[in-house]
Amino acid sequence: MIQTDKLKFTYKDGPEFSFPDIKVPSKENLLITGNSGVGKTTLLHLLAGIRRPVSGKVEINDTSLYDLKPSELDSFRGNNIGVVFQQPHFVSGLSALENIEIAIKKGVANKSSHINKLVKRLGIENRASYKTNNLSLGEKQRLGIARAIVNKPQVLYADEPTASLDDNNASIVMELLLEEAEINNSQLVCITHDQRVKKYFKNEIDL
Ligand SMILES: Nc1ncnc2c1ncn2[C@@H]1O[C@H](COP(=O)(O)OP(=O)(O)OP(=O)(O)O)[C@@H](O)[C@H]1O
Repeated sequence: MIQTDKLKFTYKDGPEFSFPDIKVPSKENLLITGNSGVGKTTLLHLLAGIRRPVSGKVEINDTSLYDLKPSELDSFRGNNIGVVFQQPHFVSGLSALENIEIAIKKGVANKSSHINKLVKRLGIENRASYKTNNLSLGEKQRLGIARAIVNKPQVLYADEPTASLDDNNASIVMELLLEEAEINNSQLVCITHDQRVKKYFKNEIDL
């Protein structure tokens, strides 16, 4: 369950936002749409615990993110939230595989077999040893998805995952995200202004 209450955010010397309340029951996904500059990425950062709101609440299952201490929030985020960024950044000195390995949480059993299965599902097993600078855009995006889901997060956020993709690749990425969310039992929240993405979601909020 993802729930927000009277979320407000203000950038220093920038715009102020009051976001509509959100309530998405467990096992359901959500699409957040809206024109450029309306605050979609800002809202995603609040929902993911990346930026602290001026006021209001974000609850993921029974945890109220901003009632946690900063260190507790960091660890909650690491264990329960995955984010696929619009432009993913990787540690460029490391291989694709190593970038996933450094994201995996401590104490997971059979780490390498878990990661190997994941890269296979995402079709990047032949690129696992490549340095990330040598990956294509589509491969980087799939690596970004792999890194976001390696810890089977309760919630998976995706920021404009189909931006600049042609129709074919846009459907491949959307189907991959939905499939992975289902396999991991994660709720998928996708932010977009891409009309092609609408058909994949039952719940939508237009900012
Ligand atoms: N760090 C910042 N400081 C000040 N203003 C900012 C900052 N980041 C974003 N903004 C402004 O806040 C507004 C909302 O930005 P945001 O990125 O959330 O919009 P968006 O709906 O995701 O846009 P897009 O679809 O173009 O990515 C924009 O007007 C932007 O210029």
